[in-house]
Amino acid sequence: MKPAFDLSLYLVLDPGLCAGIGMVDTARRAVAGGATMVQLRDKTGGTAAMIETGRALKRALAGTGARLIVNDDVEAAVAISADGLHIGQGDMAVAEARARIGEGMLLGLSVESPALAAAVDPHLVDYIGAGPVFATPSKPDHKAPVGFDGLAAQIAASTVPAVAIGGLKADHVAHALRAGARGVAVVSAICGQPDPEAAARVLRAEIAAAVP
Ligand SMILES: Cc1ncc(COP(=O)(O)OP(=O)(O)O)c(N)n1
Ligand SMILES: Cc1nc(C(=O)O)sc1CCOP(=O)(O)O
Ligand SMILES: [Mg+2]
Repeated sequence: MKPAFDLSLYLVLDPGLCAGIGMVDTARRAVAGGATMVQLRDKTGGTAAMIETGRALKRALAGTGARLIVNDDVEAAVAISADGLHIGQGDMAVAEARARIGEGMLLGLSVESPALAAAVDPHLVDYIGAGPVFATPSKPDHKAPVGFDGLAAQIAASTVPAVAIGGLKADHVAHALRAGARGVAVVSAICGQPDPEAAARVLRAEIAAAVP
């Protein structure tokens, strides 16, 4: 059975930005501060490294209720029995990803336009990463920023829950939720912050204030 999931505060890890205390400790502290999902995103190391870090993350998150998602690497996601896989439009076919991970894992898909959001198959995809809301140095190859109106249009076009991504900080949380997002996905608002737990708490407080 697929794990239940809560998109409200979704941490996307970056090995460079997390270099100070490392990805595992960053994730542990962010979850202590209220992060509900953690994505292992590492474009540098290859599958073996993803599996090693993924296993350490899985141990660190065990019993917390936070979900562990693997970015791009379906082999690593399956090897560590992650809670889910996140792919982009160019990574692999959605049907192939679903076939490889099976029915028991979550599948997230990036969308960058209302047309792509409308094309998402809710039988195959559990959530969308919608954006980018703003330009961000955390993903130099990001698509054109869409702002909050563009975010709302993407979300309105889709039938699956959405998490907003791209340049989001605590001040943006209320806008993103008002646009229809179930939560915010962030890299630099937590990774590389001197105190990732405190950074997550600030985001969490904005979510609590925005949710009626
Ligand atoms: C939650 C979330 N949303 C969007 C993305 C971006 O995925 P993708 O377009 O495949 O780009 P890369 O992350 O692989 O560079 C994401 N990772 N997570
Ligand atoms: C991983 C990722 N995906 C994006 C997309 O638009 O699909 S933007 C992004 C990076 C977000 O980093 P930050 O919170 O530091 O801006
Ligand atoms: Mg990808």
